[in-house]
Amino acid sequence: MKTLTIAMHGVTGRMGTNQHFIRSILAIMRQGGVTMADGQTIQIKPILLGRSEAKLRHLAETVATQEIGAAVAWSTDVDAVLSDPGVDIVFDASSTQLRASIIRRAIEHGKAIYCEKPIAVDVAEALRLADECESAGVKNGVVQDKLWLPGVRKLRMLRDQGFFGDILSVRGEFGYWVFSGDEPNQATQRPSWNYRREDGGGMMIDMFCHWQYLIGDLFGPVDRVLAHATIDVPQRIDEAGKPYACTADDSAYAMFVLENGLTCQFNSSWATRVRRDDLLTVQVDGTKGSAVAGLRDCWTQSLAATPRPIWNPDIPQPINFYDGWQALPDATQYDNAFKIQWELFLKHVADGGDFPWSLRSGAAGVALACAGEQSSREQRWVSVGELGAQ
Ligand SMILES: NC(=O)C1=CN([C@@H]2O[C@H](COP(=O)(O)OP(=O)(O)OC[C@H]3O[C@@H](n4cnc5c(N)ncnc54)[C@H](OP(=O)(O)O)[C@@H]3O)[C@@H](O)[C@H]2O)C=CC1
Ligand SMILES: O=C1CO[C@H](CO)[C@@H](O)[C@@H]1O
Repeated sequence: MKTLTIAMHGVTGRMGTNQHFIRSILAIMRQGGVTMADGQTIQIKPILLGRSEAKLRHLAETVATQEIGAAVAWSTDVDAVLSDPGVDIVFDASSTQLRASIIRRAIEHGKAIYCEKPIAVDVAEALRLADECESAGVKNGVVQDKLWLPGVRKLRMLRDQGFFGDILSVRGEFGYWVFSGDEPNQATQRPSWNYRREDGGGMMIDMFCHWQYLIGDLFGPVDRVLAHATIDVPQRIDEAGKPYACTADDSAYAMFVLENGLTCQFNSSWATRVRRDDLLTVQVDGTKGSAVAGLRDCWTQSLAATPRPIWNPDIPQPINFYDGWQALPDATQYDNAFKIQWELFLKHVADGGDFPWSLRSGAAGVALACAGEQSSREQRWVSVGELGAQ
């Protein structure tokens, strides 16, 4: 048995608490650790880190006790924990702006590093962080959770089985309505920093990082992007109830052309009302069949089941287009996507198991976001190669 001690910074945030601490780390502890290829078990010991004693104490004592029947360690002395020789892994899910400083302090102390995306808001900094990790020889990884969404796993299975024939195009629709905080009795659902560019916010820096690895994994590397981004809601209300000016894009419309010539269009918006199957849907059209994946489900339509519609607005539409799609059954029990990636990272640290989702690959995500921003600013196609991250 091997025990890995994980310093978790940013654990008091939305992602840190829910996806990483409760649904990944505590869930792994509850299941008794992670089993490695040689049959040994990796046990984990988290130390929660942050600036708010009250929030940390609540998570480490109340929440952990509810979930696993015991409290875990916590501290507000970030430097002391990061330099503690007993700590094996430093994890960061704090605000994007703090990421580089936490990563660098972890490198200095020779820790393995795992962190949320984006790793930085500009490519040069993202590449420097990847370089520094590699020169120091520390194991490193970035969260790329969408790869393990059940809907995405089903799409991957269809691709591997040759269901699509030749893939002709891909269309992603992402987003939902985020209340501005101004509407009576409707609190906003997302932290205000997301709508301030100066605080690391913005649709492209948030979501293009995901689109980069998702498209790369399923369909091939992106060659170039044409994007147009807008600030749809110019003023929102912050956590203190004060109005603030929105300086970050909350919608981004993009075409990605891949190195293999395939076109993927992705619409991403915090100012849209959902009338589709899920908050993210990815439609793949191929010569032999099409599929639409949501977060969990995936629907297919084969060539043989494809309807033959006739354009006639003078009569009610005779075809219910949803009827021609078939939901795929679950092929397995789908665990939480963040937890699956955590288990792979723990194995990578413990026994060198494969982990290609490094800071270098996180930098490629930042590069696509920056290419999108540049395309929108300059109103032109931007090749990802221009940013030097691929
Ligand atoms: N993979 C994914 O699907 C997603 C990833 N993310 C990424 O995760 C990160 C966090 O996002 P999210 O959880 O939504 O953000 P939150 O605003 O909910 O959490 C921010 C965290 O950072 C901490 N923090 C903020 N400012 C400071 C500071 N000055 N000093 C110390 N700690 C600070 C907060 O601590 P405190 O509680 O004390 O304020 C909190 O722990 C972002 O980088 C984001 O891009 C976000 C959403 C989804
Ligand atoms: O991946 C993501 C999914 O959606 C979140 C919001 O709901 C985003 O902030 C995030 O980065």
